Amino acid sequence: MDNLKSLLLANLKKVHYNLPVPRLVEEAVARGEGVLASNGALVVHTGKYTGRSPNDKFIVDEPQVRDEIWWGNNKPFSREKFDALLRRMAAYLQNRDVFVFDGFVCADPRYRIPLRVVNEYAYQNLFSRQLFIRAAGEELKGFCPEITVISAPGFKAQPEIDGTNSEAFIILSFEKRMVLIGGTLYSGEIKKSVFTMLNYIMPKAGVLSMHCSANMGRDGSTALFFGLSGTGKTTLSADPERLLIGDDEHGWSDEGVFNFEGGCYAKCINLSREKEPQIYHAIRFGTVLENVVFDDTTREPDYGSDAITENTRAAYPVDYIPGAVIPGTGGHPRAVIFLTADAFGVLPPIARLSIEQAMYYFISGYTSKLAGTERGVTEPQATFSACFGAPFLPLSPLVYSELLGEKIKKYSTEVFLVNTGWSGGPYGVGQRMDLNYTRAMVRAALSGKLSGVEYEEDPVFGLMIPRTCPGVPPEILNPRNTWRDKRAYDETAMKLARSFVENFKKFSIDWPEVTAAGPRVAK
Ligand SMILES: Nc1ncnc2c1ncn2[C@@H]1O[C@H](COP(=O)(O)OP(=O)(O)O)[C@@H](O)[C@H]1O
Ligand SMILES: C=C(OP(=O)(O)O)C(=O)O
Ligand SMILES: [Mn+2]
Repeated sequence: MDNLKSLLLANLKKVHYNLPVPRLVEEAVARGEGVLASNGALVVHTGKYTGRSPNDKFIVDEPQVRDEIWWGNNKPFSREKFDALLRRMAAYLQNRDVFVFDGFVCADPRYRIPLRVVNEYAYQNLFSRQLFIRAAGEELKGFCPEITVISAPGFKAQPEIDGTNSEAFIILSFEKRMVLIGGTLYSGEIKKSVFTMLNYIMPKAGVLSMHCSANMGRDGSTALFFGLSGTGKTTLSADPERLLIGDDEHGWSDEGVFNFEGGCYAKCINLSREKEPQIYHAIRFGTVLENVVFDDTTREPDYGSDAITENTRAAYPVDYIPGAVIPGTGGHPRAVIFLTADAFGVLPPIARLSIEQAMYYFISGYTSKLAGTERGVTEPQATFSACFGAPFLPLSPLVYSELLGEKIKKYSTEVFLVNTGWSGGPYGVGQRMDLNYTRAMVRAALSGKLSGVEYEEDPVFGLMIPRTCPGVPPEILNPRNTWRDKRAYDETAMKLARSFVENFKKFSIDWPEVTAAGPRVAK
């Protein structure tokens, strides 16, 4: 553990190195970080921060990276402040125990990167162990981390001294390949900051990094599901009829797709055994349950309760899902699905996209932020989140969209847009799309059952909507039919179309067909 000193971490009390799952659970319980639920999972409460805190995230402004960073989307932090903050964190950690996870990210051995996570909390080290890729056998011989995360939630920054926005901070240095996290116990920050790091590193290796889940049919054909938090990546990729590759972050190289991670981070609000059996059964010993309410006497989790937050979470290794593909790699995707949670309820539940439309909708990234996933978001909030993952993009969306465009062309990948948001009216009036219908539509799309059917074109969005789909009542396929007040539908659709056009002006794209593939609004 000598190289912890190179991180300035010295005079530590005890370094718990790569403890196995049961030891981490014991440590977490003994330290009062959490308790066991009746299903064996470790339940923890993360306090004030129960979702990501985008205002507290920064990228170090370093000469090597300065000109590449999409500063319109990221906030700069000075090098000096970064070094000073690391020294202050190191001082804080003196005479404290730390937990170290050494493992990897990127399931394809060609792209694998050694990762180290240093945690103040045993439970966050368990989270890291379950979420990233665990080393097997001799793989740690001569281990030298290329990405390092230090998470000390008990260290609260002082903005006047540290230059942070608040007591919480997530600061990424691409030159040092380091992430500093403090003040917040929400584990999502750990995984999403590593994702941000990979979104910087991967395109340089010619790999498209993607905020998507991935699964595989029994015939080996793979599918990707892009979507911002809460739109259904984890839920829809866990399908008993298909094999899970990963639920959140993947790379697409010249060889195919691969999971960045080795675990899943599922939302568990209103989780039911009937609707989401695979996720339900993955919650067991070794799983971390964040902010789930439980009965004091029986320790039964109450997934229906949002008393702490709507963003309740379960973290478990991919192999807790039956039939998961390990290592998490697959061939070039046959189909790509863009998940959008449309809070206006005007986009169709499923539509087929041309290449130009795929580019347009990918760059636009229209969807909603759902309650609880980010601090301050308490109801669905319409947003344009480029590449369906703007909070995690250090580089211009055009870098990722150009790579996607090349790949879907080269591999003749089919692209669909799926609205997992509202139907029959906007949020507050309509209903969230029935999960069983969404599943039926996704299965139809992935099994080619939407190839032979008749389509109609949406007059505003130009989207091709199937008139029929196995397992789905045809009257819900065209969203206008589901609104009682057709005029309200037309007005809302036009309003959304205009905001698409307005948003797209931000990007200068020298592919006129892409701009033309957007909604048609009257001048
Ligand atoms: N039609 C639907 N499609 C997908 N998810 C739905 C749908 N209706 C409700 N949900 C719920 O929305 C949430 C989707 O979250 P999740 O799959 O974790 O999203 P992500 O992985 O993209 O962050 C789950 O709680 C799921 O039960
Ligand atoms: C963990 C998060 O994302 P996702 O819901 O996409 O897993 C998050 O946004 O904090
Ligand atoms: Mn997810």
